[in-house]
Amino acid sequence: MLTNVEHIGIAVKSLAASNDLFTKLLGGKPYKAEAVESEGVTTSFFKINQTKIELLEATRPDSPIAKFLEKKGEGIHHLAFEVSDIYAEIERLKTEGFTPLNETPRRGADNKLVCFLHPKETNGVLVELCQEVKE
Ligand SMILES: CC[C@H](C(=O)O)C(=O)SCCNC(=O)CCNC(=O)[C@H](O)C(C)(C)COP(=O)(O)OP(=O)(O)OC[C@H]1O[C@@H](n2cnc3c(N)ncnc32)[C@H](O)[C@@H]1OP(=O)(O)O
Ligand SMILES: [Co+2]
Repeated sequence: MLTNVEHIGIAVKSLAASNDLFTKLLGGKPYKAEAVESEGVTTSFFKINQTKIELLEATRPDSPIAKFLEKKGEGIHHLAFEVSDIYAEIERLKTEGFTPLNETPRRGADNKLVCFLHPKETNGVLVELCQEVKE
């Protein structure tokens, strides 16, 4: 099952500018910066107690973030939920009538396996499932 909100993904034009803004807003610097080539993004993560903010800047014009910024501008891009077994969760959601965008989980940022549900299936909210990768 989905156990908690793992992070809130926010699409931004400039990671540098938004890092400064969120450092002022949250009173602390990001704990990690990480590029995810497969998604055409570079990210930075802030932690507030158990919840994280993931800022995402596009590194390629065909990145989902570039398309989102073009269409909607900066703002909340997705909600990521933590799951303990992403494979089982994909199967469970399929039985509930959802169609995961990627049936095989892929490597995300911050040491996670991830999969996404289309916003059309989830009241307009892009949903990400994240499972911690145990090294
Ligand atoms: C994995 C690394 C990192 C991590 O946490 O580990 C990340 O989070 S990476 C995040 C970036 N990667 C993704 O978002 C992958 C999943 N997203 C997709 O596959 C696409 O973005 C998709 C399928 C959601 C939309 O792609 P499409 O090419 O169809 O874009 P359109 O602009 O044509 O959108 C179609 C339709 O959906 C609406 N839309 C698009 N994105 C969002 C969104 N983030 N939230 C809500 N709605 C969204 C868009 O407005 C269109 O609606 P319409 O009514 O037809 O105008
Ligand atoms: Co994310």
